[in-house]
Amino acid sequence: MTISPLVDMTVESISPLDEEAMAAARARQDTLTKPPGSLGRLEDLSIMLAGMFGDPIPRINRKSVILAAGDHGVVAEGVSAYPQEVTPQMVFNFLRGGAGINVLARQAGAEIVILDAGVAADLEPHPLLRSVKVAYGTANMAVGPAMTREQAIRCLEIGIEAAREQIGEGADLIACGDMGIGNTTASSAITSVATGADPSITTGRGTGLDDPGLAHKVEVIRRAIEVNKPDPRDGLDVLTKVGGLEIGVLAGAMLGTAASHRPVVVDGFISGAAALIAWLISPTARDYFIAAHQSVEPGHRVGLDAMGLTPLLDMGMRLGEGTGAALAMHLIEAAALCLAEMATFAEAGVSERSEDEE
Ligand SMILES: O=C(O)c1ccc[n+]([C@@H]2O[C@H](COP(=O)([O-])O)[C@@H](O)[C@H]2O)c1
Ligand SMILES: Cc1cc2nc[nH]c2cc1C
Repeated sequence: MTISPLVDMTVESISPLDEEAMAAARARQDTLTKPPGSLGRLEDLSIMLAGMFGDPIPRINRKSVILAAGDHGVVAEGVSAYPQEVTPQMVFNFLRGGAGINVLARQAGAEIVILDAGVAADLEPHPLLRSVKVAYGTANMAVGPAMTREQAIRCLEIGIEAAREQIGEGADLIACGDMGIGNTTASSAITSVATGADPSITTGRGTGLDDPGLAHKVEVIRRAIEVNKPDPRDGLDVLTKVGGLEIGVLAGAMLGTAASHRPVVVDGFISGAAALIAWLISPTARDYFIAAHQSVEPGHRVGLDAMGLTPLLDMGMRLGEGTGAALAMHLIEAAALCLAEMATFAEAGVSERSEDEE
């Protein structure tokens, strides 16, 4: 399917993991000073990283969080516990360095790239803010498509460009984060369409809806899918009809990172929905996704299961912003460092497993 020259070119450059690099990394793991397999999932992760980088000893130098903000017209239906003005207010908090992601990215040594993909208000210019506003929020998906096909393509392109720029500047681990009041409604709709799961299974409380609020949200999502009839095989159509501007940018960033043979750290439910869009557009891109954590939102697991991804952490988190991804960066870096820096049995003069203990 052709989307646009940039998206098509990006999708065409996404290749499967490098099997040779993975075999070399696997072999090296078995020479390191530990019983084989004793570093568990850290070993598996290091081998995946080798496959992504196309390097038996991948090194992570710089890290970036691509944090995209956007508003959602569907908030007119009363689907969030918070008012829409929280989206620009939190963007200011990101710019001042006081949000959860600022703290966790600082701790992880990751840079944050803040993009206004579609906040409904005009934001004051700021040196740290990228104003790439595709629209002043999406339209209400409960009555018609969230955006135009052209807007959805523009979002993908902005994300691809942001990822390419970060990787061009030396980043080799990209995390995705989101901010957008109402975006769990879009994410549940995407997850239901992409996986076929009923909205009652993919919908949660978001920022904190009560029981009647949750029941109403499920009905709004049902209506959005019924009205728009997105084609589940067409990621661009799903993004256009029931997606979000920040979700489109994140899906683009995921495609752009995969095309550059670097890992994408997928944060929580909203990033997971963006990953579903990227996966529908390019099934191979999935090989470059690392699921950071298991969000409290019930639809998150449904989406990750469909893609065959197992999250690294389960911390009971549901903040978004890339916070779970920033935490997972520590583990991903640990995996790469163990593979690169542990001594081998030969180097350290440590005896290998006894022959007769088979
Ligand atoms: O990442 C998650 O798993 C997650 C789960 C629930 C809520 N959020 C955040 O909360 C906001 C959306 O919640 P809501 O209730 O307004 O749809 C948005 O800014 C998200 O980053 C994030
Ligand atoms: C305060 C607040 C911070 C957030 N960060 C991401 N989503 C959010 C939603 C709210 C309401």
